[in-house]
Amino acid sequence: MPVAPSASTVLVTGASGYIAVHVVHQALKAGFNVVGTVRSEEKGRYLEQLFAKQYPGKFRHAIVADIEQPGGFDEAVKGVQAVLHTASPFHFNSEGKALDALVNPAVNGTKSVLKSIKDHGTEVKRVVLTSSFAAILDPSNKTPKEYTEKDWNESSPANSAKEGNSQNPMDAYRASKSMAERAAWDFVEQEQPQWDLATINPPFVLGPVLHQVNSPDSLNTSVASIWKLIQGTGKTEQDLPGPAGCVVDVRDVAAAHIKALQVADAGGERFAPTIGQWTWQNVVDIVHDASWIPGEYKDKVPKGKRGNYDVKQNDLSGAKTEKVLGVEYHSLKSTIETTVGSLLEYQARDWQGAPALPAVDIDLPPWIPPKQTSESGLEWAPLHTLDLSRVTIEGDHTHVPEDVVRDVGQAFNTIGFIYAVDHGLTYGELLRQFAIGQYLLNNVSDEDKEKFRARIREDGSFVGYKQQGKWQLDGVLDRVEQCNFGSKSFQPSIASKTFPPSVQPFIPEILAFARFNHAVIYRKLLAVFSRILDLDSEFLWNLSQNPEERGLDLLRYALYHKPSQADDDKLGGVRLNSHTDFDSVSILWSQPITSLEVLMPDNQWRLVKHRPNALVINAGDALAFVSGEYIKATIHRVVKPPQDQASYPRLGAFYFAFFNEDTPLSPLTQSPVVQKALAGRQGKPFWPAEVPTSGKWEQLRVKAYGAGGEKKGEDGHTHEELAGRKVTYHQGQTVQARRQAQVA
Ligand SMILES: O=C(O)CCC(=O)C(=O)O
Ligand SMILES: [Fe+2]
Repeated sequence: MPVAPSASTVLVTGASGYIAVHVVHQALKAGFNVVGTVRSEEKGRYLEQLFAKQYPGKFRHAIVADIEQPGGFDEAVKGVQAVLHTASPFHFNSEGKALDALVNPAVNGTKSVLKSIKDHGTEVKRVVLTSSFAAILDPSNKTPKEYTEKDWNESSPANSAKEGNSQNPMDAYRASKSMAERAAWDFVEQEQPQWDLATINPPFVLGPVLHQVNSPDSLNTSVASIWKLIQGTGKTEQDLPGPAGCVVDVRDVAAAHIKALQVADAGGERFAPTIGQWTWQNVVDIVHDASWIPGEYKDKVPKGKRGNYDVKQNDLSGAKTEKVLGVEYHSLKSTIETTVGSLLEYQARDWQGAPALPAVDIDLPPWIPPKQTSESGLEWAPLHTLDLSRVTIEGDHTHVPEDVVRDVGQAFNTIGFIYAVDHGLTYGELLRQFAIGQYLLNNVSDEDKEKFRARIREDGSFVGYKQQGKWQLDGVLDRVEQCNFGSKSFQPSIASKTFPPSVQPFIPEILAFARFNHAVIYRKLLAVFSRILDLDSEFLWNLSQNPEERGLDLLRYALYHKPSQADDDKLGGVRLNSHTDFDSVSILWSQPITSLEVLMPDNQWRLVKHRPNALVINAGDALAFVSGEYIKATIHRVVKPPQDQASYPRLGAFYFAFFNEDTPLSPLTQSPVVQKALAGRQGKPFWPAEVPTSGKWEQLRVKAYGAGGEKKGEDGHTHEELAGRKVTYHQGQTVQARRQAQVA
């Protein structure tokens, strides 16, 4: 019987630390409710935000400002069934104060927490203490020695007793770990509490970072060693073959903590999770082998002489943790790559906010946003910005302030594109989606992309993979690769057949993103559009509900590869032909490569400037039709980026939202705004023949796109007739011409 049944509540002390955040995460994953103690509100809020979306209502924080204060945990331990005690007192600058500043606080702190648990944690069944290899490794032993959990560091505590405050800080640190753990075992023996104890004794811990780090200077020491390495300020050539100790992945340390709660036999035991000894040469080999780590970092990392060195160093056996707790270790490769990946991702976020909480334990290279262009003289489209937090959903009703209706209405009646900000996703969550997109396009084999291809011509559907070269424009084949998820393709029976096995584990995260786009962003935008048409704010939303049953929404991850010079020249730098979107609303997640151009009311192409974590929103045909074209479906295209971005692949994430498939696309004449828009037609029918539904229109447009059915008209643009209406693929001016014109 598990000692702490799932769904019970566990307390994690020091919950904001590097290891502790992973402990909290895995406790939540295992089904526990978690209370985490932290030192400040700010740290508490960070954690609440980190866990809120995946584990709503399952995590809360409690403040314990000073863990050395006797009775400090009296309140926190009430009502919990287990305690994971990871907090340890931390003191800078203990030089000359080894005993007062390091050893005593560690010992007293441990005792006082255990006393709180004994006196007030009446429901607690088990306590798991985060100890350390430092409590096992005895520096007075001859090196090399293979250690196990049976060993104790005896000499550091003995030195502490002899040397007191003058003990050297490294040895004092080891003494503090050894003595604090010893104090815990002694407490259990003497006090006979109602719970039993297990300890986790990891060596050097690396792996992904989840905790709050606001600058590289505040990284914890172990992770900082990898940061320094990739900055060129860490280990040097000479250090590489030398002993580096034993290592373990932070995810495995966390797993050991959780298993130690669940496995009955873990009570009264110590566990040293580790994959054993390593050298810095192993680390640099992994860094240089990782194709996804950018050259600018690799160039700073010493190379040494590749291979394994037989170093005389102490080893630690991780076998007991595998055997008793059933922990399966991550490889050193995974540990190092995820550490580097995290660090590059934190840097991409400017060390602000939080990373996305991964839902699956599969290593994903981070997406590193390309540098923004510094080319001057680009003509940017002057787009209005909508603050989405001002549109509020309360139950069945969405509230749109009047000035939003006015300003957005104006923007969509003229330019047809806007930015939207404050949508509710963090930048970390967005970077995760781009990392998933990058994986879908870079790490899925060509065979799988072909096998799971979208049936564009046959079914008029984009769902699945679209490889390069499926469209042609003036005889030039496209260089755009896509992976598209349809809202209905998320149904498990369909998803399992529509996407490759390697994509399946990510589908829950992709689905959550799709749902957020639909149920929050699209819903708010539809409320704004409804109000612009002077309809009830839920009017258009009512045409769009249950997308997973009746919808046509597409979530697209696309990768634009660089065409050959000859192809680029032939099309004047156009990489995705000018078009209107055929959906209701397009949500483009802003990305840094400057390529999206909008045809402005003055018939000039202007570029959309990147804004990190903003949305670029435009209306598609379906919304234009139902609004009697009061709302504009604006023509746009994708062109060659400026020279300083020429070498980057362009990754994008797009959500194309539709009315339900059976929605007829006839103008909504109950709207006075639509009536007015139609007045100019002097009775000419909007649809000359049968009114297409949303589904029909999508099918016609998808089949026709890039199939070459269009004809050049007298106006110089190409046109094609679909459902009796003329669709224009506007040619406009070429990119080159516009830039030249602008320089002159
Ligand atoms: O790549 C972009 O920025 C826009 C893509 C686009 O317009 C589309 O896929 O409809
Ligand atoms: Fe588009």
